[in-house]
Amino acid sequence: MNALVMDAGLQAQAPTRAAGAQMATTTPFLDVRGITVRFGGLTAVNNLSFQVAQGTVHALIGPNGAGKSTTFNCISRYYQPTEGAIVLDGVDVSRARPHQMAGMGVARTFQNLELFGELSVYENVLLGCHSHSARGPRALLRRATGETRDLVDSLIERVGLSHDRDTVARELDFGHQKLLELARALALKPRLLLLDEPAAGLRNRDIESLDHLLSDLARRDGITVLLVEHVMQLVMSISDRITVMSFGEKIAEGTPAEIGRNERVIEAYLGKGAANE
Ligand SMILES: Nc1ncnc2c1ncn2[C@@H]1O[C@H](COP(=O)(O)OP(=O)(O)OP(=O)(O)O)[C@@H](O)[C@H]1O
Repeated sequence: MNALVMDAGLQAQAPTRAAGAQMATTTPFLDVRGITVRFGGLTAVNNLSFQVAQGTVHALIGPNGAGKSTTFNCISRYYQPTEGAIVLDGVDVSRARPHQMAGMGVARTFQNLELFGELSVYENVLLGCHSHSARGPRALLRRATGETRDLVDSLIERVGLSHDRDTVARELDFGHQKLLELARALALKPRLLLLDEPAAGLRNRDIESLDHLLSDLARRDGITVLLVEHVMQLVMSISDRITVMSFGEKIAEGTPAEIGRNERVIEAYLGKGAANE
């Protein structure tokens, strides 16, 4: 393997994780079919297709500006693709509104956080429960049921924030705010979890915990996880499959081992000729 690839952290760490190999025989949980997104004269995503099997971890990677967040925004319905379709568990959701996606079991986190800074960790997660509670957000904050409170505490514990349960969100560092966003997304009891750079700002120890948590969510809870991530150590360790984008197009797809030795991927990250050095 190319030494530069090792430097970039693109080496596969878990070649035995080949759950993605089941893809061909099962109906995909998420089916992105030939989506194109244009912003004026710029084609941010060009005829992109990929499929994600239920209960697997799938990563979307690529250099800056490759079109990853735009793709995410299409799947969570914040952007409308110019062409193509998005099919979730066999249902075409290409025309669904963003708020309808939560009801269909899709939760997401954002590259730039969207938390209630003045509210505590506990309150932020509690508010994440409102889509599956008959009570409105204000009523929920005032008088959550014992069951809801237990759920919130278990989620806070699961992401490792128990010691900060009553800390106001804006006082957490960026990495821990991202974990809080993850807990809040889990409060929706999602079937599909879309994570935009979940490891950004996390220290190595926290990245290891996140690695275990995401693997557990997929393999134990059956949640389908799609993540955009630049921390290759995490991507290579937890992903069943990886889709690589560059300049809006898919340039490679495969297991971490396949991606780690793919010459187009090496070139996209490190420049032409790097694969042969
Ligand atoms: N709302 C927008 N209006 C115009 N251009 C946009 C918009 N959003 C994204 N772009 C452009 O589309 C292209 C793809 O951007 P996108 O944010 O999807 O890439 P990315 O792979 O997520 O990058 P990064 O890793 O830096 O977050 C870029 O050239 C970006 O400048």
